[in-house]
Amino acid sequence: MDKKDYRTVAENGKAEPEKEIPKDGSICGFDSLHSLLQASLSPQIFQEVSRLLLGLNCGRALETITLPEPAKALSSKHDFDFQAFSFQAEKESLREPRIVRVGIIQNSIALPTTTPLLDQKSAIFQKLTPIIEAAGTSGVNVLCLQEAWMMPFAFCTREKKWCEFAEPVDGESTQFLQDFARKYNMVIISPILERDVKHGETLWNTAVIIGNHGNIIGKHRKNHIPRVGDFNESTYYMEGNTGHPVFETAYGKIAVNICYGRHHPLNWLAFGLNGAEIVFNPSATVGELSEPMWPVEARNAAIANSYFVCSINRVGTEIFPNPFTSGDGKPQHSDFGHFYGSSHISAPDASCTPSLSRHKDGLMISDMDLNLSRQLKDKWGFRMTARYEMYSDLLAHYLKPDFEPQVLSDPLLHKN
Ligand SMILES: NC(=O)NCCC(=O)O
Repeated sequence: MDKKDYRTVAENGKAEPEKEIPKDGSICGFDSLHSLLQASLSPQIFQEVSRLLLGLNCGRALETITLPEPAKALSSKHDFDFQAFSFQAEKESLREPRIVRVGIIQNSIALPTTTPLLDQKSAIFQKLTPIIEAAGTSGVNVLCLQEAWMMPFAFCTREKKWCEFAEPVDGESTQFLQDFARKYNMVIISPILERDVKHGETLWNTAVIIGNHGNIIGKHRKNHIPRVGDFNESTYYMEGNTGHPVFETAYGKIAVNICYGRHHPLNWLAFGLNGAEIVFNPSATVGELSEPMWPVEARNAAIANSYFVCSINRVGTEIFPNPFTSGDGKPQHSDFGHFYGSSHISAPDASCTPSLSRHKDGLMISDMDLNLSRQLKDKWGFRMTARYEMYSDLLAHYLKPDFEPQVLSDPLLHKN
């Protein structure tokens, strides 16, 4: 795709000729909306557009972090997007800053879905190794991978053979990551398809929280399962039974809201009520379905709950051997569509990083001063003004079989 071609159209302001949507998942040949805007606008206008799109952190645009050369070399050699930013908080008189370095990884699968399952999994491990190494050598404290990172996102197919990818919480994916956790003193969040062997081999969509000593701190199971489009996930695993746990780690209190849970404001709220300072949202979602929602929901959750949100999405198009349909009238097809990456981090003060690439693997690193969370609670008072008792009463009432919605009709409406 010719980038210059698109810029010329924007500059002369003429009606755009019909262009083919790039098949590589790029945005008119650019990695992200941010890079498209940067290349298309004058520096002054770009600065103003960025301010409006990404907000300001403590009154300033987000600063970038200089990354270590060996980590940068890994990104060049293995061709993954590598970006790093720093969220500041105001200086306080009675508390030291609490700065945590967080990393999030997005990636495509490594081998076609027709190759033996074992090879597919090993190839993903191999592909992720340099990206995790880059995070480790950059001093990341808490690292999170994408939803079901150890397999293709085969839940569209409804074929049961993909269940073979499921692993116990202490299975080989956890063991693979435990080595990195120990090597780099890093907490790692590992979202997997879980097989609970002790409970009749049941399957769950689970995030395993590995402590910075390589220990397993705990797990959280996805609360809300999509039943939309090709997301036929309820064929594979059950609604989570772990509530809304917050994990107190060496680097702060973290929680995981897995993918579709991001459409549920009460899910976000519950992690906040339990004291989360950073909530990770490992996801797998496609452009046609959710792209306009993606930059909005996580950012809104960060604002409403006064915590940081780290949004992670897979990349690429995964093609499956047998075509499928999903009862939506669409012709049979063999892929979900394009997983659009675009991972990013949102802060409680409404500032946000630019997104990682829409079509390439990537590692986003961000320093965040967790003091910002309480500073925003003090400033906006969302917790204090929340009127939880009012909503608790409404919900209790709503759950009763004799619930009647509180609607006052205009009497004139029904007069005739
Ligand atoms: N993995 C998953 O829950 N995807 C659902 C689609 C979406 O929430 O955008």
